[in-house]
Amino acid sequence: MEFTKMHGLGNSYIYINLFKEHLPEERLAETAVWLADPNRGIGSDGMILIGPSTSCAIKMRIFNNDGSEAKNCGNGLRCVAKYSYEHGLVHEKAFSIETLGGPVFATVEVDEEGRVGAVAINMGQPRLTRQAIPMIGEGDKPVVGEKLEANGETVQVTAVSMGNPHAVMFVEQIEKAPVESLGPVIEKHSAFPDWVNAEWVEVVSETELHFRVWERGSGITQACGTGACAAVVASVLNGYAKQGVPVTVHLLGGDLTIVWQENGDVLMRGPAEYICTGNVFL
Ligand SMILES: N[C@@H](CCC[C@H](N)C(=O)O)C(=O)O
Repeated sequence: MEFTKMHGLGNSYIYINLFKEHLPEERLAETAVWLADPNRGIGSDGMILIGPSTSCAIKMRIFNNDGSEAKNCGNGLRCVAKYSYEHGLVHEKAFSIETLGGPVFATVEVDEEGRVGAVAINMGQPRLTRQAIPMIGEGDKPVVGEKLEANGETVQVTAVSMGNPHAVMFVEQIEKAPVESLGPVIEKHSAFPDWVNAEWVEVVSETELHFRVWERGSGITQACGTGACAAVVASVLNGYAKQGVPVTVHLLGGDLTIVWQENGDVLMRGPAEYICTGNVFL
């Protein structure tokens, strides 16, 4: 089976082009786990399928490195957009991508040689009700700074769905964020029936954030695009940033520019890169 390994700010996935390759549905989870294994597979944060869509120009499916399927992936979307444009799966510079979390819209920035540099994705509107996250509890107001007990500590979470669930916590110093110790506890906290991506954010200013993540199903990664979008939305909800004003988010793997637009859509812009292509024996 032919594969392409790509990354967005160091968040790497094995991409399979379903216009060329066939993967049986019942083998998707185990294939994702195997491909992600650095010793027996290729090594990655998971697997992404690029295939035909009946409602959009292209479809993305994302599997974490534990084999679980997620509904969205920001860094993956930028890579899918670059791959699709450069491999002639789409012919326009602006096109829609179907995800299990809903449609999103990509715009690729193309150089004179036809190569895609940065990609902007309109991720749509964040979903903020408990039902949409999902998160247990009453009411349909956004969950902003709600106290949660984790490992004998009290943390304050702001919950945001970007198609997939995020619990954002603010810290004074990003270097002291307890990503490794609390990440797995928050991820599987009983407040989140589908589990959750856990993110820590240090606010530098209204236009600058530091960000660290423990991803649901993959653990610590260099970057999380949907998480960075959730961090900007959470910053606005907590009064640290302004709607309509772009924010630079510093992730371990590099920077993203994100704006929660006045019309409610979240726009993310950043790079997408190839690592290698090859064949694996299924
Ligand atoms: N790395 C991704 C998110 C991948 C899915 C996530 N771990 C989940 O389970 O929801 C991104 O860039 O958004």
